[in-house]
Amino acid sequence: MPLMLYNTLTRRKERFEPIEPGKVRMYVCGITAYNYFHVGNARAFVIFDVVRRYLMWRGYAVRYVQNFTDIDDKILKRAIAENSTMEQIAEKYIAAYFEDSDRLNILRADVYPRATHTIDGIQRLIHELEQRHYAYAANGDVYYAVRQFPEYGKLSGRQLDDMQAGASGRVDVEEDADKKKDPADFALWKAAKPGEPSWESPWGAGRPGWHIECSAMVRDELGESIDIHAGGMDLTFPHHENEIAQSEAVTGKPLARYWLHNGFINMDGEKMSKSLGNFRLTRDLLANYDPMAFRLFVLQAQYRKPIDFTSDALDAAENGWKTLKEALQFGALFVALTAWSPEADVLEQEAIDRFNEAMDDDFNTPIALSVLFELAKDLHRGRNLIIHDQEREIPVTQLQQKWHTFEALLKVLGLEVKEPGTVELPIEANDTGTVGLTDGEIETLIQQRKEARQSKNWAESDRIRNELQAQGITLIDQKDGVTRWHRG
Ligand SMILES: Nc1ncnc2c1ncn2[C@@H]1O[C@H](COP(=O)(O)OP(=O)(O)OP(=O)(O)O)[C@@H](O)[C@H]1O
Ligand SMILES: [Zn+2]
Repeated sequence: MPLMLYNTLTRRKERFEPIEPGKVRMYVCGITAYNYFHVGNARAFVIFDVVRRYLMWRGYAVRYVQNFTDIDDKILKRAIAENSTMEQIAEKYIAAYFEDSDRLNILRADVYPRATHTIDGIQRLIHELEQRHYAYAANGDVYYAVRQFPEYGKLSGRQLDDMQAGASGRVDVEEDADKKKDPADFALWKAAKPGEPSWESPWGAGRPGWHIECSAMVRDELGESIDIHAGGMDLTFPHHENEIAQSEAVTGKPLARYWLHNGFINMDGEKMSKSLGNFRLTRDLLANYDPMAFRLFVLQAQYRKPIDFTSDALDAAENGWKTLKEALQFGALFVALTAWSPEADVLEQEAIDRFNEAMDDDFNTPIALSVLFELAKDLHRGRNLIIHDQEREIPVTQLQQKWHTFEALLKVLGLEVKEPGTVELPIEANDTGTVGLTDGEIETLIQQRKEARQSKNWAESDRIRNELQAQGITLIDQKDGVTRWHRG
């Protein structure tokens, strides 16, 4: 089945076909650097990280660009509140972005362009818009004349006549109203205000509007037409609508083939947002929850559906991750049990097909996860057979294969155990070709430990237990004095 994805532009699921075969150019609107990012923002970054990873898994070379808005009214306001400068505020929250997103195992973008580093590209674009009569200057500001662009509204499905520039709390302030020819026009360039950072330009000193930066950054980093442009649903209007108007008016080409928008994380039925104040910072959440549990929480819903932010749902995700993580760690047990056979590297095609089928259907991660939970269940069962029943007839190679498949698919969703030492036990192949200690060697060590205990040499007894533990061998001292052991 081909990859089908829902395109906001056409309002239907479409077959994914990149402009250049085998290559994907993808742009995601990033943070405005004036605060730590909240879990709603994190959903967008996690989900598009998964889209990217899945495209890579399907063999595409993905070039991934995500911007930082480092000049904005909100940043300036924050700088005043923190008695700092715009640059310092942006630097601080960009550094924090990397800390938090690294913990969430979000792959780093190929480039992180910033508005303040793209001033040339922005001015060039505004100049071209002006030449083509899509833009007009007014008292040091420059506005986009939306009525000049007949397709305005095609992404959001809004009609120009009943449009309110309402989304994202980024409505141009009243003082601009008398400079605009039409209330729906939006600012491309804003005249400098006293004490605010500004750049020289043909229209006087000033700074760029929000929407133009993304149009310029896409063009500078990825070219005139890209494959995927993504962000949260609130960005559909006005931000992405305006990006289309700016870019397509100049290039005459579609800015992006596919427009992907994620649903919100809601708090009590309302969009979590910085402006509304009903948010939970990702870094605060990660003080109590495993970052992978949060990824799981996000992936348990299809990415366009809303998610309610509740502690019950997070606790359930934490439990779910525990199950997956344990199954992942059994890999060490299967390695210890017998040498890794070459067949184990062959992935289990049936599970992969079901996983791919789910992901090909507009990234249906809940179904994809159900495949992973089934694999985890099989791995748990296999492990119990080995440990409790000392069962030797179980198909170890098959379990190894399952584990290998499981690990590979988890990675496609960015679910990985990051702390060192928790996945792989330090087990080395010995000269008999098996891995780790042989049964005979283990029995000998257990006998030595028994003797140490009998002569009350507890230090030696503990040393032997620890040595075995380091090899992945667990000892169980039974009431009858017999010591049983198992690997793992
Ligand atoms: N509650 C949410 N759920 C899912 N995605 C969100 C949510 N809030 C914001 N996003 C997305 O996060 C990304 C960063 O957005 P941005 O920095 O503008 O944050 P914001 O919280 O929406 O700001 P504000 O609340 O001030 O409007 C965007 O793609 C945006 O659509
Ligand atoms: Zn953008």
